[in-house]
Amino acid sequence: MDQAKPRLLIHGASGRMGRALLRLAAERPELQLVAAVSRSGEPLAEAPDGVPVLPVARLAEVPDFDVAVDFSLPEAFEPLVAACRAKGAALVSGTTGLSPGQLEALDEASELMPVLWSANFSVGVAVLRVLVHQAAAALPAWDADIVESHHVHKKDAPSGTALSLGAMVALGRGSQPHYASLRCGDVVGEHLVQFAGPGERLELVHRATDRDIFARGALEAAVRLAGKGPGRYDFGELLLASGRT
Ligand SMILES: NC(=O)C1=CN([C@@H]2O[C@H](COP(=O)(O)OP(=O)(O)OC[C@H]3O[C@@H](n4cnc5c(N)ncnc54)[C@H](OP(=O)(O)O)[C@@H]3O)[C@@H](O)[C@H]2O)C=CC1
Ligand SMILES: O=C(O)C1=N[C@H](C(=O)O)C[C@H](O)C1
Repeated sequence: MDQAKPRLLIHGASGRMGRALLRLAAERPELQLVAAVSRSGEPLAEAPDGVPVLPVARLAEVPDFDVAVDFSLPEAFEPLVAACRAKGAALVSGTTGLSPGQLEALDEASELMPVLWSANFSVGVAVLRVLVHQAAAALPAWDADIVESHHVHKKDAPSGTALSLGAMVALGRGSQPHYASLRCGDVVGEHLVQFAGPGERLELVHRATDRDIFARGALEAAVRLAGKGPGRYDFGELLLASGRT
């Protein structure tokens, strides 16, 4: 094993995102994939030879790792944070639908380890958040609505991205938008933020057409987060600060 490279754990490996991560981790020679975890631990065709796939019940037995990339479900949250703490590892998580208590627990964990949670790991949404903040500040009296569409398998609503865009609206104008959620077909993820005033409407839209963008964004975050000190890190700041996307 090459100990100079941050050792990567993929958590939620059997899911839509987990399988994309397993496939795309090979694009990041800066990282060394050492293990994958899913609920069942059943073998995965996407896992490279020699990389064990463990069931979550055996999470305590995973080999040492430096950074975990997690796309799973809220019920998997506590054991994963505990495992990262035990290993002294960084956590990159894109799991949505976390409870307010679980989000607070991320703050607490970040006193001991680097933590980056983001509802959306696409470059476009990182920029959209900035634009929504600006538009909301400029249009405080207009109606604000967020419409999100996702595939039928998605469990949480509104989406994490919709809620994070809503937080930008609230930051810009002091009031929350209204939300609408559609679950249809195999839509990867679409978010429309609409400001409506008398006689006109401003629409800001992001459409994801390939979930590989989220996997690549999370792996980029893992590369940038590994080796940093404890703290809460923001995907947009980490990504856009360098001016390189
Ligand atoms: N932030 C972002 O950019 C994005 C976030 N997401 C979010 O990522 C999450 C995963 O999405 P997706 O891949 O589509 O979901 P899937 O349902 O396809 O995958 C979920 C994964 O979590 C595992 N899992 C479920 N329950 C547990 C548990 N109790 N303990 C351990 N592992 C568990 C599943 O294992 P098993 O198969 O064995 O049940 C599976 O590997 C969602 O919250 C989604 O909203 C998705 C895309 C982008
Ligand atoms: O579950 C998904 O698929 C997605 N979830 C994230 C969310 O809840 O915002 C991000 C993306 O839209 C895909």
